[in-house]
Amino acid sequence: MLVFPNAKLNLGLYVTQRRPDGFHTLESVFVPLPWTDAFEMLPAAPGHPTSLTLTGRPIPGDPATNLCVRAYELLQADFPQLPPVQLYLHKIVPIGAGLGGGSADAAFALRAANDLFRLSLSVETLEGYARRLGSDCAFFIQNKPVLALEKGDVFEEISLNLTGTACVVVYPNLHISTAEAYAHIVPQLPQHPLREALAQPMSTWRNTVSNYFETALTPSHPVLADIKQQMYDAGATYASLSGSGSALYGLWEGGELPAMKWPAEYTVWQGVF
Ligand SMILES: C[C@](O)(CO)[C@H](O)COP(=O)(O)OP(=O)(O)OC[C@H]1O[C@@H](n2ccc(N)nc2=O)[C@H](O)[C@@H]1O
Ligand SMILES: Nc1ncnc2c1ncn2[C@@H]1O[C@H](COP(=O)(O)OP(=O)(O)OP(=O)(O)O)[C@@H](O)[C@H]1O
Repeated sequence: MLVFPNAKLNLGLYVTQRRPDGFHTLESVFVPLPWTDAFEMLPAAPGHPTSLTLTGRPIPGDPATNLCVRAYELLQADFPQLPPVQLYLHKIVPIGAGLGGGSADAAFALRAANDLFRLSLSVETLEGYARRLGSDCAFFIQNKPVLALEKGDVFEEISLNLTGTACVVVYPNLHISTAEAYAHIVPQLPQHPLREALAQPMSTWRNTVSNYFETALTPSHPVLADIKQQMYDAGATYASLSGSGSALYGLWEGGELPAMKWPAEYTVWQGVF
């Protein structure tokens, strides 16, 4: 079974409280971004254990602890009938970018196992497994725009239509660890509640929708402000850091992609929603 785990963008991201377990509550709108890895799951040849073959962008860490392996093992612990599998992951989405790439791989591994081995698990059950793998992971089970609350793993419906909006995502080749980024944040409630702010025209978002990580990280990484300014100079309707960075995105409401040049070491995705 071949699937294409996509990235996500955060429209607004407010860290509102520190929780007793060390995690934080947040308020953010998650949007699927059609920038994808490729992931395949097949039953292993008889007598062979579960294996993972990695190609594309290098992933730090032991492949045995890769999130897609951990996702499959989590299911195997509850469904012993699941056989060893051969996994292939071609990594394209930048890592440490705030694009949720690893979380998407894990969620798509759960979904692929559910479909391939006909486990008939409900969306709620799959989201439960996903939550155990990472805060961003549950979003990718339903993979539609939502208002995310609590640890970013509890969702409310939101009506948001970006169809026809042009989008450029720029990863300045700067790995920002999520845990380290959270350590820089002082939690506080947003000035403009996100649901109401996003219901207004996109041209107003620049003044009402923000990402606390951007404010916290920009002093030590001025390149983030430079990229955002370049997007506004190129006529973006709205631009922001995604998640805990370091990727930034710009949105052009008219649907026309801007002509922009970026340094060769940056990774850039562009498309129209
Ligand atoms: C910044 C976001 O991408 C916004 O969508 C997410 O909150 C990050 O989610 P994630 O990468 O899935 O994060 P996890 O793997 O669950 O946690 C990594 C680390 O980030 C911090 N963390 C994460 C989520 C959260 N709600 N509060 C936190 O404080 C914790 O220090 C945790 O040890
Ligand atoms: N399939 C995977 N893809 C990417 N990273 C993975 C994967 N499996 C495990 N990891 C580990 O997760 C780390 C990346 O997590 P991190 O939260 O820093 O980045 P991110 O997923 O891009 O960010 P975010 O979740 O905030 O959008 C990597 O250093 C890597 O060790």
